[in-house]
Amino acid sequence: MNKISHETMRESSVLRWSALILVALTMFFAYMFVDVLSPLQTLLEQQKGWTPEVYGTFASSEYFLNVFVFFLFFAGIILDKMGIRFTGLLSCIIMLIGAGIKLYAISDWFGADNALYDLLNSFAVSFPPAAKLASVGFAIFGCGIEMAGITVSKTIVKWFTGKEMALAMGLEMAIARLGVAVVFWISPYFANLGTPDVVRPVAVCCLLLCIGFLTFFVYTLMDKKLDSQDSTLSKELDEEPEEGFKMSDLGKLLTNKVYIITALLCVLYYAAIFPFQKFATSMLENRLGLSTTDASQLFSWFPIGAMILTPLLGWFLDKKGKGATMLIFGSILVFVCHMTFAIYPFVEGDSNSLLVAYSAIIVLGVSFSLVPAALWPSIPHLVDKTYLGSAYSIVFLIQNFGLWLFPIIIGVVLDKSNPAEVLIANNGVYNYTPAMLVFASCGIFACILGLWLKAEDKKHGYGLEEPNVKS
Ligand SMILES: C[C@H](N)C(=O)N[C@@H](CCCCN)C(=O)O
Repeated sequence: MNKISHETMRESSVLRWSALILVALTMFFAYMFVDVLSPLQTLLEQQKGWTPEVYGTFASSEYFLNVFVFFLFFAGIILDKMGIRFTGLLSCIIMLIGAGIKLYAISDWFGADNALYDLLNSFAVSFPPAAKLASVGFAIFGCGIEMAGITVSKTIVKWFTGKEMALAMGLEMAIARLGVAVVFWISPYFANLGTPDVVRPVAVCCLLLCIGFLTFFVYTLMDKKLDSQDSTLSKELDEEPEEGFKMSDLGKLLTNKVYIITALLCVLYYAAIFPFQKFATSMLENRLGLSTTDASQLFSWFPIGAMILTPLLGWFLDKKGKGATMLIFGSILVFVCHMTFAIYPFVEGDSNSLLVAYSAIIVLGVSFSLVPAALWPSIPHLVDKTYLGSAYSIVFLIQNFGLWLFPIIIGVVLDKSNPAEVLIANNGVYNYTPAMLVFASCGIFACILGLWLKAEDKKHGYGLEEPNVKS
């Protein structure tokens, strides 16, 4: 009788973790690109005339096609039908196209006497043509990065199920957070290398995206080998091939109460994070009277904190569980941070004020470790793995709606709460309190959903509070 070998590449920890590092690097460079302009809001306003409202609309454009053209919905189906290699490479190409358009839009090559410029200048004139085209590019890029995000999640489940899955997801997110921290340092640096210019950092991040494409390409070679090992093993064990995704699975997802609660928690929680990230540098400049570089560096402790803690909390979840509890605590902490920035009487140049600001940013970093470390590994507990890609994509879709809406809301709140005459009276310093109260309210609602999720888990035993690693 033939001896059946149960060993595949995923049983080798070196290969498993190498696969993770390769896909995580793709996300590292992608996350750098997402936030390359975030520390430069003030420079964009001074150089390009992008008001907070224009900037907010531009920031939200990243999610526009995902939400309104349902791109993420199709991305999930493509992922479940076409697999990880095809979807991952496609997502990288889409990111590169979108990034290229955004770079062109803000460059000097795109200016008056260009037919496209004139066309974009012929309507909604308060929204500069460069911002319009940059938004188009960012929206295309957004399709790519979100598609890459669900692909990477499915990749991790593929290699780490029954192993260190939460740790792996935590590490992947930690590497992405490092990308954000790095860009909050290098973006103002490149922008101020010589005459201040927003184009330089964007060009650098476009080049880095190409490296991300290459690392994913190398990963596809490993993925192909693993698939062939898996199919040989299934034949040897005489297993039925897995059924693929069916349209009826969507109905199952959308009527799965606990999955929907998780998706709503996700949208509210992330609405208080990523949109805040777009305004944080400017908020710190205005609330504490800091320079762009100092504000940006202060804020970078948020992704750094999240980067350190997310893998540790992922490890904790693998070993001890308590996922639903982590979601609740994370939501409370996001509320605490945003309330601090909303109501604390910060004084320019005061060391106590700086201490409070640093503490609030660290608290936000802790929160942003607790929730992502627990949220993403909880999805495989709630749905069947044949439509896991779609399950991730629908959560992303709902979340993207919030990520699209909130920068616009915050931009409008900022403009309305700072009318021109008040702004002049305040020497151009923006009042951020109403905007921060909007962010804080998201934390409260997310916390309520976390409590509901925990109660449902207790009633039906989804295993959200259980460890992932089965000993
Ligand atoms: C914005 C994006 N849709 C998102 O939710 N990103 C998550 C990570 C999702 C899991 C990736 N494997 C984040 O916390 O950055």
